[in-house]
Amino acid sequence: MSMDMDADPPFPDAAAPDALIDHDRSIEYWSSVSADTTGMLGGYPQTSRIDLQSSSNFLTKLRRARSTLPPKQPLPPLDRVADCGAGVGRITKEFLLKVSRRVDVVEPVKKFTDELVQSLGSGEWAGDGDGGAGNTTGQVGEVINLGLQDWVPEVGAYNVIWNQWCLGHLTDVQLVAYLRRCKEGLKKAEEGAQSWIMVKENLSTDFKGMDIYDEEDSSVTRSDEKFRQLFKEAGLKIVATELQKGFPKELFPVRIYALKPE
Ligand SMILES: C[S@@+](CC[C@H](N)C(=O)[O-])C[C@H]1O[C@@H](n2cnc3c(N)ncnc32)[C@H](O)[C@@H]1O
Repeated sequence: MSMDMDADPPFPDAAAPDALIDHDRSIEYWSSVSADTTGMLGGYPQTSRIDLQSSSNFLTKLRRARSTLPPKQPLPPLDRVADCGAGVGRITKEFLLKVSRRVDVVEPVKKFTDELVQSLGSGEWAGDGDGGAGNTTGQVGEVINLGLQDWVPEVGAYNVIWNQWCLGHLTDVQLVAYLRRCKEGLKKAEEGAQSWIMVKENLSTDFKGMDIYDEEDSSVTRSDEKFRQLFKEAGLKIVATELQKGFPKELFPVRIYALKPE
């Protein structure tokens, strides 16, 4: 996943750029990257803070809009969430652990999750409990070293399944199948739970609206139209969406989508 638009020109014969995705090649690329925020964010670590702040605000707004609590009363912590394609746990540590009692981590590259587990255990990182959910600092639950094409979420388990800057590693067919499994993995609305699938990804800027293949890490950058089509195919509806503001101009636009079963 290149962050900057100039780094990778669109693949020339891009009829189905996702057909070029090669998982072994992706893993080889990510295994060569440093296990830190700079590695995760393609050399733009300074975007992390604003990204996480916007994500936190987005989730809080979503939860508040569906809560009967008075505006000043803190939201209770969520029960269980998953950070998918989590890398070194940038999102887990700085956001999800502050809003949920338990965060399961799904990430195919073990050196990244080793770094996460080590940093949590060493006390290098201490949650500051300012996540707006009753100052909770949760625990990392399961650490699952799998690609999302192979991960089957436990049925009815999750309040939030967070997918950021990793879905470009799945082909369109894999992504639809994965999103269907995520749909089953959400806590059931009829039991009164707040639950959403979150997708936060770069958007293609190709002038013909094509998805863009990135040879470096063997991923695709999809258009907004393509995402919407795939969500529909998976039986999901968009309940809220926002464009990321405040990123450097040379980066791809980034959009977050909150999804629920149709
Ligand atoms: C750009 S990093 C993003 C990490 C994290 N989501 C964040 O925003 O800090 C992309 C991550 O996707 C992971 N990845 C690669 N192939 C994947 C796959 N098939 N399924 C899930 N994650 C994958 C990489 O190992 C890497 O950790």
